[in-house]
Amino acid sequence: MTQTQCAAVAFAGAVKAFGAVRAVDGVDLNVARGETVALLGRNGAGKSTTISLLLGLTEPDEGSVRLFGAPPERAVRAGRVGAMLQEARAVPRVTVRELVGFVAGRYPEPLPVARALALAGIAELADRRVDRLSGGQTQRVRFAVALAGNPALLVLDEPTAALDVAARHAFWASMRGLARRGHTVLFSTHHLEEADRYADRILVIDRGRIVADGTGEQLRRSAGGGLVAVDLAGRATDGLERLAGVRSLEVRGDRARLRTDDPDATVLALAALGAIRGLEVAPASLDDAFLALTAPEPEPAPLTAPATEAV
Ligand SMILES: Nc1ncnc2c1ncn2[C@@H]1O[C@H](COP(=O)(O)OP(=O)(O)OP(=O)(O)O)[C@@H](O)[C@H]1O
Repeated sequence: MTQTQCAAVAFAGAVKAFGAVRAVDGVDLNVARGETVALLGRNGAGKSTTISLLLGLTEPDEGSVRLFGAPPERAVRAGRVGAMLQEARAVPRVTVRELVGFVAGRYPEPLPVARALALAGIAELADRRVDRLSGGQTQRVRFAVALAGNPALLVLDEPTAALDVAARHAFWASMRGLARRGHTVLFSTHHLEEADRYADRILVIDRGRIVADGTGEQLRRSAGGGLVAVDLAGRATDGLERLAGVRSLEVRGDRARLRTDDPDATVLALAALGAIRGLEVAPASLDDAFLALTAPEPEPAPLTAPATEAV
């Protein structure tokens, strides 16, 4: 395969351990050029370590990582990668325009500085000092810095974490434009709805492993089940949690919400009880799918029986 045909990102059996913690534990992954990919995972799942490997900031203990068919350092040095990381320290005394201009100057085919500032929505901050900005403004400066070199691959670690609603919308509008122009984008996030709306593909990482890879729709379908809600109409709730398929029951006022593995079976069981007033059936949400995929391990059983407790 020539370098122009290679995947933008290729991990093969990549492992990175910190002592006993396998932060990245055998990741195989290919991201095609032009894809927008979201990386989801709970705190400590391994997202930032994956991004560090991807950028060549750390070396895998086992396996390999390639960007455009080359080691990450080479792709970074060639100006093919722009990154927005969580912990970038502000440089004292320089202005936003100077900082973005400095970074742009290090790339072979940068964006005009004014364009990078406009895309990041910070044209009006151009002459402000970078060490005197708010958290959200600083985050947008970091976005402008990532864009400055017009890189083929953009890597963004929780890019919208400090942004207000308007800035978030503006950010995603810029991202969409970049994706349309063929840039490859990989971003990590804790906002499932952003992953669903803006990524072509969602990767769920858990304990250093990729446990799901697909569109939001595919993830929702893989979670199966759903939510069945009915009006209680004064009926007692006893036994509802034992109906076919039901995993849990929540009662709010006169309405029962049953989370179920098998909505059809649950609806039939409710019908047999004559309890289908105000029936509503909804598929599993992306939150449900995410929680099912990344369920924490059960607490280990205590070695000795605890003292009897009133329940
Ligand atoms: N430099 C390090 N030294 C020791 N342990 C580390 C180091 N970096 C990461 N870890 C551990 O590796 C695991 C994965 O961490 P990582 O930062 O990749 O997770 P994350 O998915 O980015 O989490 P978050 O959503 O909280 O940012 C965690 O258990 C973390 O404590």
